[in-house]
Amino acid sequence: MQTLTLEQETNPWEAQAARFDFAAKKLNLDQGIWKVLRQPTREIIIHIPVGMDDGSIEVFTGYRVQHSAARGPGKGGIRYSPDVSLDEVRALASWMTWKCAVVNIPFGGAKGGVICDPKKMSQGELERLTRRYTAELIEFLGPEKDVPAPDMGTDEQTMAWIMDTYSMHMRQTVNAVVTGKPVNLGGSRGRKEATGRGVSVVCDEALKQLGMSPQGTKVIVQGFGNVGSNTAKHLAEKGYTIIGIAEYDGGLFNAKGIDIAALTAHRKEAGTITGFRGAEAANSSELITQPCDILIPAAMENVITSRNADKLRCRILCEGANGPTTPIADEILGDKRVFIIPDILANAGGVTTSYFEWVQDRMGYFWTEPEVNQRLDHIMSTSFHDVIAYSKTHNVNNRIAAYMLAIDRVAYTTKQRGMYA
Ligand SMILES: NC(=O)C1=CN([C@@H]2O[C@H](COP(=O)(O)OP(=O)(O)OC[C@H]3O[C@@H](n4cnc5c(N)ncnc54)[C@H](O)[C@@H]3O)[C@@H](O)[C@H]2O)C=CC1
Ligand SMILES: O=C(O)CCC(=O)C(=O)O
Repeated sequence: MQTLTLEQETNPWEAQAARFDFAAKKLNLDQGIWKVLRQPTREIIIHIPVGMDDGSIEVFTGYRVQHSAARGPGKGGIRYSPDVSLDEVRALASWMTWKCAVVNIPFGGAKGGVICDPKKMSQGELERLTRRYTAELIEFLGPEKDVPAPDMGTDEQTMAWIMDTYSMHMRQTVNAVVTGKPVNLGGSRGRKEATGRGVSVVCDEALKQLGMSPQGTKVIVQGFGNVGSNTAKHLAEKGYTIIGIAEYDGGLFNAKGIDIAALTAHRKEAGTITGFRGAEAANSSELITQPCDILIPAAMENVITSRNADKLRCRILCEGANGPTTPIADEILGDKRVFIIPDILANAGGVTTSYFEWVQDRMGYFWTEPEVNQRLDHIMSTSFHDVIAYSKTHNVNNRIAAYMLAIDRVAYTTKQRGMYA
């Protein structure tokens, strides 16, 4: 793999491009298609004026990047965070293209982001920001064009505001313009928990692959937001032992297992996981290097780099977050024979249930939660085995196998459509 400087190592776009180039070379990808898929189709930058609660006006910078529409409308979340950058949103948009192709759903890839700190903004400020962001993007969004969803810092309420703003402009209710909405507005049952549920399904499959079982399998999860908390919940329900949870303001450790339902109740009341009596307080950055069977980064990018990869003591690394591991760290973990379940496979449960939501909205008929979950479990386990089979046939690691499988599918459609004429 190409050698990267430290600065490039933690640039998500460079990390994505390094994996893309490596996989494309292995595929012997046509040079022209390579050039087409290496860049996003469209990058939109907007500056969003928002009236703040104190009477001042603030201007926020936002992005929507559409990487590919070869296999269907753009699909991907919107992130509200102070760390958002164009390179990050570019990478996230490309990962959406590959992710949707890995699980074989008819979407391309897109992603959005706004540089802001949602933790420091009121609901009113967030609503005004979201509505103006949506209005600025109105001609680029739509059920057949580009369908946003929640990501870090955004939730069901954000999606409800986007749906309403889009619908006001269209003069009719268009619920299929976003997914991850509240169920009473056309959201899918199961979407809120879907990413974490999907992570638990690929963990099950990895254990079978390695001759292990959930009972006695020790797990550490980084991040207790949507993905982390639901992953922990589903794994605990299946009999895994969650021994550690790392959050930005502190971690928790209990060798006998943390009661996830009790921790969720504590977090709801206290607004933080810290102070929970059912575990010892632990240093978050040290937690991820503690011995465990499965480590699940489910918070953010670049948490596993050349600086700490050699210290990891897990058998399986299952990426709930997007881009938690840098390419250099991949090589180190490869030498340590860590079994990696790459992000574009591991966390695809969210977008898969988003696909179900879009389908249900468009037909106006809604499935029960067991129906949604059964379909999700089937796609996640089938996709896991597709990636493993690809890795064996092509003698590459799981991450490169996932990229190759995805690039192959997107390249095929791009070529068949003649998306360069
Ligand atoms: N929400 C979804 O359906 C999907 C999310 N993802 C990815 O999963 C990751 C997490 O997303 P969500 O759970 O939706 O976001 P979220 O905002 O609900 O949760 C993120 C959590 O990580 C914590 N966190 C932030 N910095 C941290 C640090 N340095 N150490 C430990 N914890 C930290 C936050 O406090 C928060 O609890 C992101 O990479 C996102 O792109 C991927 C697929 C789908
Ligand atoms: O549900 C979706 O459409 C996208 C979720 C997302 O942003 C992701 O998978 O990274």
